[in-house]
Formats: sequence, structure tokens, C-alpha cells
Amino acid sequence: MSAHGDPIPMTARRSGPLRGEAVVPGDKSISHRALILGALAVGQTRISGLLEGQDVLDTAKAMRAFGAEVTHEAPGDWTVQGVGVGGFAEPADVIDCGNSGTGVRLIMGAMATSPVSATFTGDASLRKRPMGRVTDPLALFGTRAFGRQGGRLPMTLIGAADPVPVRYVVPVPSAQVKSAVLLAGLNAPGETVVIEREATRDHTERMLAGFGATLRIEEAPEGRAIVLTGQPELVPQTIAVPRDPSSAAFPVAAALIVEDSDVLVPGIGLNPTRAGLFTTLREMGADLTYENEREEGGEPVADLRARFSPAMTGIEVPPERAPSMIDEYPILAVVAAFASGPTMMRGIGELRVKESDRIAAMAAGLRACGAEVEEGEDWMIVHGLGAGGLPGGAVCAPHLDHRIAMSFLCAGLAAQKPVSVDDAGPIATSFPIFEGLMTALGAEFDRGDA
Ligand SMILES: O=C(O)C1=C[C@@H](OP(=O)(O)O)[C@@H](O)[C@H](O)C1
Ligand SMILES: C=C(OP(=O)(O)O)C(=O)O
Repeated sequence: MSAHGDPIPMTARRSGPLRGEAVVPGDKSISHRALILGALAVGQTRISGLLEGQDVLDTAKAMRAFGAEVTHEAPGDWTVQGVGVGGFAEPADVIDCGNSGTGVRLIMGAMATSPVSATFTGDASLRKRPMGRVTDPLALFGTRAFGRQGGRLPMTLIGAADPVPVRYVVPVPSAQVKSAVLLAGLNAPGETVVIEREATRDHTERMLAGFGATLRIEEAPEGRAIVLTGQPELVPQTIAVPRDPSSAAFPVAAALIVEDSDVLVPGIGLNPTRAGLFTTLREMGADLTYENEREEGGEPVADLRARFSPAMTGIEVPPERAPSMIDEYPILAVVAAFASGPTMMRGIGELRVKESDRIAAMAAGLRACGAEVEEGEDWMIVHGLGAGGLPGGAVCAPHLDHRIAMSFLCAGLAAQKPVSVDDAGPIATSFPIFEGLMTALGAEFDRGDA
């Protein structure tokens, strides 16, 4: 089933060259944060380029439920009239975050130190994902959480009426956990310290500073420490959301594997905590260049140009790079199937707790398409078959996971026989224009199984 309706089976066929410009939507991580911090500021925040995917729309709806006025002004243009730090009202109904781990975890953090209660739920995928990683540190502030066994949704949080500041070392590399603790720290008196052993995406820190919060980054014995001073008055901002590197990954990868392709993907955010895939592809021998490098809204941005790369070779991806490309391993696994030799991906255990178990889903689908894949708890090896070498001819199951669906549809554009997914519906959570954008480049997609 798709997240919001009947399943939408879709098939991708071997396509002629992909050519043209692929203008992908706004960054999903930054879009969630712009709405949440806008809701916590005093006054009106203006956002342009907001991703209007279902995950972000669910966060917009949640911010309204907590009392912020969120208005859709024009495509991509939104305003948020914030209620101030500590100003959240108690929602009258259950907060449904749909398919979005980022949405539910960041919103839990944002409400955790206000004297309100809220009950959270989500779709069948989100209800399987662990929330204890967020509610454990929130308990240190005084927040109480009551969920299903194993810390699963639906879950009710009772915000701490008298929150205390916290020092917390994040035990897993997770920007969502880091961000939830920082957002909770906003309404605690004194300094909240969040320490991460491995640097993860830093959009929350950057945006908190932009909204006028006082925070500094220090080296602690355990790693990178973010020290946030609580109870600031956040100043509303004008935010231009850069285009999403995690969405850009799909037209880029498709161009690399489809014969004679040449695709320009303009205006992509290349924050170093997000750009690991592009470094990896270049190490594999991809013809991928950065043009017109610049800075926009405090984030590095460039136009990406990707051309068919028949001589890519498998590599060992450095495990320390994983946080900067964590959502890109599914599409990397597809590119690896069209490179020669093995591509080794280690340190990727977090993939098992995403919208689906992404190691299992990719291994199963690629094997069904004729590739040899080895996997372990936190690693995967894809044995590449070279350009045009993947047999294809399979129906793959995305398990309510947008990135798995898009990855197999890209594989089908270069495989010998068509590749289908049993439900492309979840693609709307992060990249609602995927089908039209790829079709305009020359991708051959049909609704339905092959
Ligand atoms: O903070 C964020 O916006 C995100 C963090 C990552 O999740 P984890 O924090 O679980 O690693 C990533 O997979 C997700 O797509 C977005
Ligand atoms: C993991 C992802 O999102 P989330 O955790 O927000 O559901 C993703 O978009 O790949």
C-alpha cells in the first residue's frame, strides 16, 4: 500500500539518452527545520523553495496543530507566524507524521519542554521505527513518553513543565536525535550540550544560529559538542531552501548509467555533511562535475553535470563517510551494479531502521535483477556487472520506502529488461515531481507492472 492511498505499481524500461536540465525540489531536511523554527520564532518567517512533499506537508500541519499560523502563499512560498519558544499550544488531535522520521522526531523535541501533551502516530513504516532514541534523551529534560513496545508509535509525550538542561552524547550517528535534543534545549534554562562522535548533517545548528540562538561548537573528549543557551527569543527569518542533494542523486545516477546521457542538475546544496555520494561517485570514475560553485543562504551550492560513465569501477566507500550520504546508499547500490568489480559499503547499520530495512530491500531487489549482493548487519557488497550489464526483469518491493522505489526505477532505465516496483506512491513523500522530471529527460516509465 502507498502511504496515502492504493498502491501505484510502476515500471522503468531501458531508455535512450537522458538529456536536459533536472530542476529538483527543495531540501527535505531544511524544509522541516524551516517550518519548525519558524513556528518557534516570534513573528513571521518567510520561506521560499520549500519542498511540498508529503513529509514536509505533514510537518506544516503539525505546526498548525501546535498553534502556529502556516500559510501556503504560492508554489514553494510559505509563511509561518510563530508562537515563540515555549509557546506551543496543546494539539486537539493526534499528530500524524505520515512516513516521516525527521518530522516526528524533531517535533517531539520541539514540544518536549513545553507544558503540553501530544500523541504522535504515522504510517505502517513509521510505526515500525524506533522512537526510544529520541524519548530517552528527552526524559533527561523531564519529558515523559508512553508508546508501544520497543518505543514505537503511537506514542504520547507529556512535555516537561519545569525542564532542566541536559548534557547528552548521541549514541548513534543521527542528526534527528541531535536535532530533537537541541530543539528541546531551546526551552530549558541554562546550557544544553549535545555531543556527537561522528559529524552528521548540521542544518539545525546552522539554522538555530540564523534565527538568533546563542550556540557554539566545541571539541569535547567524546566528539563534537554543540552548546546551546536556552530560552532565547528566536527572530523570524527569510529562508531560501536550497535544492535537495538527496533528490539530485537520482537524475545524477541515472545519467551516469544510461548510455549517452548528459544531464544538468542546477542549484544543489552541497553542504559537506550531505555531499558524500558525489565524492564517492567521482572516486568510482563518474563523469560528474560541479559548475558555478557559489554560496546561497549560508549553504554551498553548485550545478551538477552528470554524463554517461561506462568505465566506473567499484570501490570501498570509507565508513566514516556514511553520515554524509546515509540516504544515498540505495542509489549508490544501483550505480555499483553498473560499475565493474565490487563496491563495499561498511558502517551502514543505520540503514536497517529507515523507512524500510534498506540493506535488505536493496539486496533482495538487486538479486532479483540478477546481481550478486552480499550483506551483513552493517555492511553490503554489490558485485558490479559493468555498463548495461544488469539483467533486470524483476518486480521489486519498496516496502513504503521512497528511496528504494526511486532507486529501482533508475536501475530499470539501464537494465536489459524492465524493472518494476509494486508501489511508487511513497515517492511523493520526498520527490513528488520525480516521474515527470525523469520522463522529461527521456526516462521511459509506465504505470503498472511489466
Ligand atoms: O535530520 C534529518 O533531516 C535527517 C537525518 C537522517 O536520519 P537519522 O538522523 O536517523 O540518521 C536522514 O536519514 C533523514 O533522511 C533526514
Ligand atoms: C530516512 C529518510 O527520511 P526520514 O527519516 O525523515 O523518514 C529519507 O528521506 O531517506
